[in-house]
Amino acid sequence: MVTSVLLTGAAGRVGSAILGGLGQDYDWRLIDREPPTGKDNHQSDHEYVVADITDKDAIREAMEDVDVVIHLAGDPRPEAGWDSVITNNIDGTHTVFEAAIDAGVEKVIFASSNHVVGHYETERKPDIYRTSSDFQLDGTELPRPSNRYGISKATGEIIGRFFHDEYDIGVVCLRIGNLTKDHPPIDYERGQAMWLSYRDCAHLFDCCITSDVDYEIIYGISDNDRKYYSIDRAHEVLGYDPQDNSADYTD
Ligand SMILES: NC(=O)C1=CN([C@@H]2O[C@H](COP(=O)(O)OP(=O)(O)OC[C@H]3O[C@@H](n4cnc5c(N)ncnc54)[C@H](O)[C@@H]3O)[C@@H](O)[C@H]2O)C=CC1
Ligand SMILES: O=C1O[C@H](COP(=O)(O)O)[C@@H](O)[C@H](O)[C@H]1O
Repeated sequence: MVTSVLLTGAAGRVGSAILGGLGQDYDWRLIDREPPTGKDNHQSDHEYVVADITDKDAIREAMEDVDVVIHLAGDPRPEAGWDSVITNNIDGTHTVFEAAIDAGVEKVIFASSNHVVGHYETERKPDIYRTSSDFQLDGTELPRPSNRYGISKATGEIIGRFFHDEYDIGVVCLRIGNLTKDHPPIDYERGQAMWLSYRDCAHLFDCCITSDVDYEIIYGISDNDRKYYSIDRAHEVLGYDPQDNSADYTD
């Protein structure tokens, strides 16, 4: 049974959604290069390590007695430059996986992104964002990154594939859509199609923590009418049962 979870990038938005929903359910160790913000993002009840994920010694130490790692830390900006994504997203992810293997961690849940496959939209937009389109990606397609950030997240998925195949660690790559609090993005069809609510986000990560997995690529969105990412795999493998739908707010 999973009891101890290490959460990298804990001070950010996704970390806040996870801790807000699951803060009482596991023994958390939080890592971020920024100190706790003191805002209402649920960090204060848990052990908190201020460290950069590229610091191998610090990450190795933080990995002790951990069952599962949720790896969120990185540069989340679609417009991020090459130097930043090389350091924070690619090198940092490799460091986290390596330390997880050395510590005997059971599973790593990696925050991947819709931007791994952003160029599938290029020849299909704006129809792809609308309910009249039945086109869906399901995670078996090859990456078509929309930017250098997307390249770095596709690389993170490949890093996870290597460590799974080489060492048999469980890996879930969650291609997260667009997480916003309280309501979906306004006047933004793409964002509404890939909306992930805070409560569905927490539920999805909980499903990842508790499920037996080998290597999975899963789309992380709510049950939006407009969706062009299939959530069938998330339902089948993880038991994901989302409660929210951007159509309830926007259409
Ligand atoms: N928010 C969203 O809608 C989506 C987020 N994601 C991914 O989810 C993860 C979390 O995203 P958000 O919470 O939105 O971003 P955020 O910027 O709110 O949080 C990221 C956190 O990681 C920390 N961090 C960054 N680089 C670090 C490093 N080298 N060492 C230690 N800590 C570091 C930052 O200080 C920050 O607290 C990111 O990997 C992002 O790419 C993917 C798709 C959509
Ligand atoms: O991966 C990410 O994707 C979301 C959605 O992308 P956008 O280009 O439609 O805004 C983004 O908001 C988030 O910052 C990023 O990490």
